[in-house]
Amino acid sequence: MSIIKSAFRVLRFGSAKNQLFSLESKTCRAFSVCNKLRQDASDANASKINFYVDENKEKGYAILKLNKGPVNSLNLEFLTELNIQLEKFEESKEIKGVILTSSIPNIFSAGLDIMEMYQIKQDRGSQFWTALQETWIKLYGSNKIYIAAINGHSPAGGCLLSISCDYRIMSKGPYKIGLNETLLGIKAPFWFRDTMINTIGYRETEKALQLGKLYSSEEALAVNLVDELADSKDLITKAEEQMSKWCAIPTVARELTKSSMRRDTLSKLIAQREADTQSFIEFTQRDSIQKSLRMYLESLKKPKKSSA
Ligand SMILES: CC/C=C\C/C=C\CCCC/C=C/C(=O)SCCNC(=O)CCNC(=O)[C@H](O)C(C)(C)COP(=O)(O)OP(=O)(O)OC[C@H]1O[C@@H](n2cnc3c(N)ncnc32)[C@H](O)[C@@H]1OP(=O)(O)O
Repeated sequence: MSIIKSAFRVLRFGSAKNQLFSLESKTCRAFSVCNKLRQDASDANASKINFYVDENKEKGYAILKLNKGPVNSLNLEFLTELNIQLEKFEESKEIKGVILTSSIPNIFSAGLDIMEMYQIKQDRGSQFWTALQETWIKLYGSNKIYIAAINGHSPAGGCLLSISCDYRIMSKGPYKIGLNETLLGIKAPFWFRDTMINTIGYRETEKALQLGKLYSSEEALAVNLVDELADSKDLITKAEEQMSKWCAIPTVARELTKSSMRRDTLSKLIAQREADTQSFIEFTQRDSIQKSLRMYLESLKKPKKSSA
């Protein structure tokens, strides 16, 4: 059961009952829009493996490895598949926690697929944004323990995935993590911002978001954007050690505590999902935004300087 649902339970007889049920029904409507997409995604991607799941039911946790080459960019189909998997974890009685990592060397996730924002039709844009909202709500609002084992670069949407987890361990190395949206000429959505504030505090977020700062792993540790660094070869072992520690905490007390810390941030988006999607569509259709995205895409496609 997700944090949102348990919040409804805890407050069932309280004065917030009507407001929360209205939030829940809005959420359910938005989720049902995705049902057809889910079917399409599972049909279309039956032959592709965009992530691996390694479940250790004896120990009570799973490892989810993102595997969508070349850079684990998040497009509609990938997000839809991920949402189905996150739901499976949430419903599992055996799985208490999930280690989220990537099978692609040096890349955790390059964030949102920029092609989902560039010259995109309104329908697709709206489905994409709804799926992304759902991923965040499921991850940030999960009752399970999520530990991010960040094995490489983790900009923008990749950073959002990481900070939606409960604990972050990052590989030592020349990797970057952060919300760099301003460098693409776009503003980080309020729920990206709020998740960042909840992680590193208001002042650091204010600087980081305006500058589009990408932190090195050492810098990320210094501002608590990550909780621990590890040599690449030890990353998963360290994540498993941490998972065992979290799994040993009394479950209901931990879940209620997590829920109480995250409920307000989640409710803010849940109350305005449709308006948030409309803002995304309106914003990304602006000529100035399309121009910025085109320039950014071109800079990504430029031939890389040889290191030799
Ligand atoms: C309600 C809201 C209202 C208003 C808001 C409006 C707008 C919405 C805001 C949305 C917030 C946005 C969040 C995002 O996540 S945007 C994406 C940001 N990501 C990045 O900036 C990362 C870009 N990528 C990189 O920096 C590097 O690729 C990376 C990850 C360091 C890896 O480097 P390297 O190993 O050298 O790999 P390449 O750069 O050669 O990349 C390989 C290949 O992948 C393509 N690619 C990379 N990143 C992306 C991406 N994010 N989307 C799509 N494609 C990507 C790259 O172009 C290369 O392609 P090629 O064809 O040349 O092989």
